[in-house]
Amino acid sequence: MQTVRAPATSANLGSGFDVFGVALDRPADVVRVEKADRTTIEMTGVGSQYIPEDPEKNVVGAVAEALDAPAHIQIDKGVRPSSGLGSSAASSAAAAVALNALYDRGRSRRELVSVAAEGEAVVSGEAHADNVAPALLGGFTVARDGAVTTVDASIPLVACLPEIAVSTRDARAVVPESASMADVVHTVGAAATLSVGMCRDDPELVGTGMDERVVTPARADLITGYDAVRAAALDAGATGVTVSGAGPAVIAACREADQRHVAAAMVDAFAGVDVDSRAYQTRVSEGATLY
Ligand SMILES: Nc1ncnc2c1ncn2[C@@H]1O[C@H](COP(=O)(O)OP(=O)(O)O)[C@@H](O)[C@H]1O
Ligand SMILES: N[C@@H](CCOP(=O)(O)O)C(=O)O
Repeated sequence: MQTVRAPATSANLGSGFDVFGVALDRPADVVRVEKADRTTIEMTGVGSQYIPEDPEKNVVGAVAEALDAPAHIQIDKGVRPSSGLGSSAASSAAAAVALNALYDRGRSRRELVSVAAEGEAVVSGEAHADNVAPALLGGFTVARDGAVTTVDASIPLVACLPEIAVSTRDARAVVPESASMADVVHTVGAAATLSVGMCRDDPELVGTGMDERVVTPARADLITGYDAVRAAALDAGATGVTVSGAGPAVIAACREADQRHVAAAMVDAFAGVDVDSRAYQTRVSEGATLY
């Protein structure tokens, strides 16, 4: 038997649509695997009642197939599905590490990124690596053209998850097909600023670099209360606020000293529009851990 904990992740960070991702220190999924003749899946934990146990429909089924590693797979969900916090990626990454160890496949963490991305294709139709890369490798990750660059950053973050469901598939449908040159230039500047901020562990630069004008406004419209939550977080000291992944979670960068205030302000602002939410006071952290 092998057991792996894989963390929630936040993709995009505004300016890095489909490219940037960070591992969060909480919440996380825990996956246990045992060798079997065919793959079976058992789900427990947050939102597990909504996730299919059929290996054809659960992301870990595709991961087991990609590694030719049939197993009984128990998934204890800590990351709520359809959260914008890389729920499916946490399971995919944990299963990839666990099955690689169980069957002694000898794949490196970097090699497992494309394996875990096969799981993402099951739910979003495309094999995105922007969540599975940080879930496997930890830190801040830049995933493009099949290559991944990582930075071991440690930035305080608040991830506020409202009781609203937004599926990644639906949120991709609202992404505009084109952008003006002015918006492209703005996004490049923001992405570069954010990357420098990660290299320097500077929450001010990271927050400033979250600003993005093309994808984020379209997705913010799917999140009840987004503008009020963003304004409240900035008022409480957040250095930047954006949609986490495809939403509905909203992520704020901040200094350590402001983290509690930012978390409270975001929950209160969602409550102001009659939406219950939960704030995770978290930070950029490690990737999947094999026990
Ligand atoms: N092991 C799994 N964990 C989470 N979601 C899964 C899993 N397997 C399949 N899914 C499906 O994936 C979808 C959630 O994925 P996604 O929208 O990408 O979530 P998130 O935004 O948190 O990353 C749901 O439809 C869920 O049923
Ligand atoms: N780049 C993807 C990331 C989706 O992240 P998730 O946590 O919502 O699954 C996108 O923006 O569609």
